[in-house]
Amino acid sequence: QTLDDDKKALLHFLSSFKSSRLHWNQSSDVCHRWTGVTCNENRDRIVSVRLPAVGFNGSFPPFTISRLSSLKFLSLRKNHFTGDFPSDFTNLKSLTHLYLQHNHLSGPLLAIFSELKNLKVLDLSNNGFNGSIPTSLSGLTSLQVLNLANNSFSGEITNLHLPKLSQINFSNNKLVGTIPKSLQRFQSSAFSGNNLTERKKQRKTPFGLSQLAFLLILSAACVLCVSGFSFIMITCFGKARISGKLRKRDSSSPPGNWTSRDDNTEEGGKIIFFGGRNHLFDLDDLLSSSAEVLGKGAFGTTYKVTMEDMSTVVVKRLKEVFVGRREFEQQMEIIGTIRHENVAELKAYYYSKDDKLAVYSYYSHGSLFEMLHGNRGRYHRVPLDWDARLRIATGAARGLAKIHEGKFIHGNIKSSNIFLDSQYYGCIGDVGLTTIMRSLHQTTCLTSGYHAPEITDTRRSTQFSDVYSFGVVLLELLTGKSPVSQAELVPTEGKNMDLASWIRSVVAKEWTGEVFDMEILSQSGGFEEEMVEMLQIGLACVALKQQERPHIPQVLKLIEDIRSVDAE
Ligand SMILES: Nc1ncnc2c1ncn2[C@@H]1O[C@H](COP(=O)(O)OP(=O)(O)OP(=O)(O)O)[C@@H](O)[C@H]1O
Repeated sequence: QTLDDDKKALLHFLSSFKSSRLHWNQSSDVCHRWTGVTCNENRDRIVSVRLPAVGFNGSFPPFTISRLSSLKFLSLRKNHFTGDFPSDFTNLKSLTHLYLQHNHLSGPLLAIFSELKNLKVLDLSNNGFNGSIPTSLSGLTSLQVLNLANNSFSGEITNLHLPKLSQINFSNNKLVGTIPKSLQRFQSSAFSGNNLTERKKQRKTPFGLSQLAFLLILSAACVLCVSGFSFIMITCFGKARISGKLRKRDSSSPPGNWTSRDDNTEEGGKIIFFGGRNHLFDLDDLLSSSAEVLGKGAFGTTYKVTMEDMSTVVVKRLKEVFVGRREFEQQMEIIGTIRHENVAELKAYYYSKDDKLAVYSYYSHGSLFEMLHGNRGRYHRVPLDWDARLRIATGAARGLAKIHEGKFIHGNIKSSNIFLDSQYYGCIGDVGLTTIMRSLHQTTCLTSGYHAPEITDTRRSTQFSDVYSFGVVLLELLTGKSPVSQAELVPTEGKNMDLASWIRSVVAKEWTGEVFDMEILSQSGGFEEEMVEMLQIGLACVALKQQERPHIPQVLKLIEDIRSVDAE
């Protein structure tokens, strides 16, 4: 079989749908020019077809897609497919990812699945499938993710033996009986919205002890540990710490909150840690550790500090703090309550007459700004691929949603304040600083290129203006262009434009493809569809009228709907 056979099969598939928004030019290069199609390295077979939400309507034309025998990745989610699960998909022996969620497929699942031995991800959620969940799913020995949520599956769930399965979702079906033993390791939310009965079972504890015996032993061990630890603390550190700057936790302060905050009038100030953490350092440790300047921003100088035990933190020495001690503390207290994996953690702060410090966790992968714009054009640059960009956008949207959920405003969303965690999810940094650094009547930071148009007059950030700035970050991710450097933008009709205006003008002329970063386009993957979806989200966020912008939870949902990066 050749690339030409694959091409004919796809054209045959497309010709069965009159109303789709897709157009493939028969004479153009399949591997480079066909939207949503990717070839293997030798460019002699098609390995991936991603056509989400292109308006396919009707049943699957038989023996079209199924002729692509080298296909590994198939995404046809969010279309309007009807009818049964296509039985000829058994031919797709190389398939590893199958996404058919959000269609109108129905009928029972046939026992074909055992044939798809390489399948890792199967998402058939949000369709109208019924009948029982076939036992033949056990044949999918490579399966890691199985999503059958929001269908009409009924009957009992059979014992499925899927050793590699790490995510499952059977919620919102009509399943009855109990959760079989082989699936009890998954959270109960994966089975919610069914008629399943709770199975009362004697919980086994480690070492096979009864629960009561285990609890008794555990409590005894805890009592011993706590008394031993207190004894060591009292004898070794009792005096030494009082003379230091670190205030220990006051027993009257609420658990998991702040360290004690007695009204301190010392000129030297005090470092305050968030409770529940190990206070591995005090101010002297911090100041005597080796520090490296990471940069100077609008709020002061940022240092990377490596402690004696080689742990690393970021210390911001804040300049021009406009609020008094009380407000500073209150603000920090608020920031300290925000705990989320996509929000940079504020570990401690310090306030004295001369110095105001904020201590954050350090992100060794650096900021999105560095990743996108650092070393461009140089040979040792590692380009940021589309999957990473999608993950960054997803993480950052989750972080901002968490901030907005608490009715807070960030006020300075930009790529140098978005950091990458070890898995390349974006994390929001510098939370709360805008409020401390500006007076309450001027809570904004005008970083050109990112700020919403209304802020020029109001000088006040809002959740709407945060969404605007987040939209600019999405456009930055898609184009690879820096919003702060206008030199990168092609002047249109003689006018110098900011990134958002430039993209609006290019898209209006239907040159959408022209805006995308060449670094992504040169990556084989056929992600144009996903990029166009992200572009639409970015443009919605940078709407000139603030009421027309979506709220961040909606933005997050739209980004997650492009592709669930967690599952893949
Ligand atoms: N927690 C962190 N982990 C890793 N790098 C960081 C961290 N915080 C800041 N940086 C990096 O340190 C540098 C200086 O940051 P700083 O916040 O002072 O300035 P900025 O982000 O450029 O501007 P602004 O003050 O407006 O936020 C930036 O390159 C930033 O990405």
